[in-house]
Amino acid sequence: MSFFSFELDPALAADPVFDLHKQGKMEISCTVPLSSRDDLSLAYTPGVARVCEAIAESPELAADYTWTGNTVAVVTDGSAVLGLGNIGPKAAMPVMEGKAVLFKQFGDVNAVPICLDTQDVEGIIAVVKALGPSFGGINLEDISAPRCFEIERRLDEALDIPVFHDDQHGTAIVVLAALRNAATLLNRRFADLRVVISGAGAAGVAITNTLITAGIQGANVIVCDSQGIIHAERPGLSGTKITLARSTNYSGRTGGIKEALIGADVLIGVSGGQIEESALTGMAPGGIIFALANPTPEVPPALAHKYAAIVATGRSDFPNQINNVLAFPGIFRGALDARATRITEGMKVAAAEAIAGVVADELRADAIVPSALDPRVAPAVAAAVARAAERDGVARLATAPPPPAPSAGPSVASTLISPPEAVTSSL
Ligand SMILES: NC(=O)c1ccc[n+]([C@@H]2O[C@H](COP(=O)([O-])OP(=O)(O)OC[C@H]3O[C@@H](n4cnc5c(N)ncnc54)[C@H](O)[C@@H]3O)[C@@H](O)[C@H]2O)c1
Ligand SMILES: O=C(O)C[C@H](O)C(=O)O
Repeated sequence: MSFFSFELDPALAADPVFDLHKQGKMEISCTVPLSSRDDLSLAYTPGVARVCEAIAESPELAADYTWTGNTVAVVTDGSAVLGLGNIGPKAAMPVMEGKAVLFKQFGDVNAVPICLDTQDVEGIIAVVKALGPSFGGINLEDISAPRCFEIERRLDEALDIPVFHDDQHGTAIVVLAALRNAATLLNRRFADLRVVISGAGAAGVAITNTLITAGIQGANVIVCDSQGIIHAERPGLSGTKITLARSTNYSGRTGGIKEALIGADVLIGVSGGQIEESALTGMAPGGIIFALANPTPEVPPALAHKYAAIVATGRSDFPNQINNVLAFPGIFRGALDARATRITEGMKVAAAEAIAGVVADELRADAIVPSALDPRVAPAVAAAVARAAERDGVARLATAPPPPAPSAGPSVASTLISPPEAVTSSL
């Protein structure tokens, strides 16, 4: 063993995944020439000072004359990493780097992974607020519930750039898209589906709210956490779970996941726990199981197929991958293109519709959502999100194609909507 580097266990060293992760998965590259004195004078001093002064005078220019307009922070505290739980900020970095490269690959968005050494709500809010000027958006990642709800809400209020907790909304958007397509394929009325959600954390709460907003009846939704079914009479409920108890399970069903699943058409697993086969036997026949925990689904897909007509997981190595990668690159692409101040409910719904729409004419039981590699997804989501931002009045730029004009002009215009004073200054 050397003094300076840690020797990896030989069994791990033989694993190709470690080889791929050596030195991480990303780097920063330069986009301007830097080979002559003239280059240096333009890119660095003295030229750069003129740009600094212009931005100091007109801060809106930063989005055009620095990389911030196309750059987001991917911020975690390492408290709910995949289904691995609270493994801390250093161990979270491989996932955050992974998110960052997915942002680049699918959305052409620069993303900087940031792993914070604090799990204190006020500490996280203060740091991310202070980082705001360096970014065009903030993607919160793998921060556990219930802290994630307050962190997102307060940052959304404090910053004039989009703040999006991916594990809540990215997941809920993709689940909504998948469930709509699954219902269509099974010839079931979406609004009549009886749904059980296992996991009442970031993903579970957002999925519940999104499905109810999209038309599933609260009476037909049951949410379970590690203590079993959430119902209004359950002692010790607090915060979000009180709200969940009010908005779901009107009949007040009690018990565990087995009791919850009696007669259910849909099981959505976002708990990281495991669900026994005996619990699945009471499900209505021909239903839907989305076992989304990563890396180990709550129900192994082979078993899920015994009890459901449509099965999905969060993994890349099974069909029907329900993963927020279908959402976040396009959502931020669209939000940055529109230079949106925030991400609205309308933008989220538009993203779900766009994802579902990509495969609407080619639905199969093993293809209810597009593949994560489908090049149509991110552009479709981005366009829908940018349009929704404009509709919802949060866009600072109009990105929609202008109506055809007799004279030649740019085919896709970026038109300033309500020009902040800053943009009137010349540069
Ligand atoms: N596929 C995807 O796109 C996707 C997206 C988000 C989350 N997830 C998965 O969902 C899981 C939860 O993620 P999160 O961000 O919501 O985490 P979280 O820590 O915020 O929430 C986890 C919740 O699960 C509950 N729980 C734990 N064990 C349980 C059990 N045995 N039965 C029922 N509930 C149980 C906890 O009480 C908590 O409410 C993880 O496994 C994650 O990998 C998948
Ligand atoms: O991180 C992902 O892409 C998956 C999801 O957010 C998860 O927590 O499992």
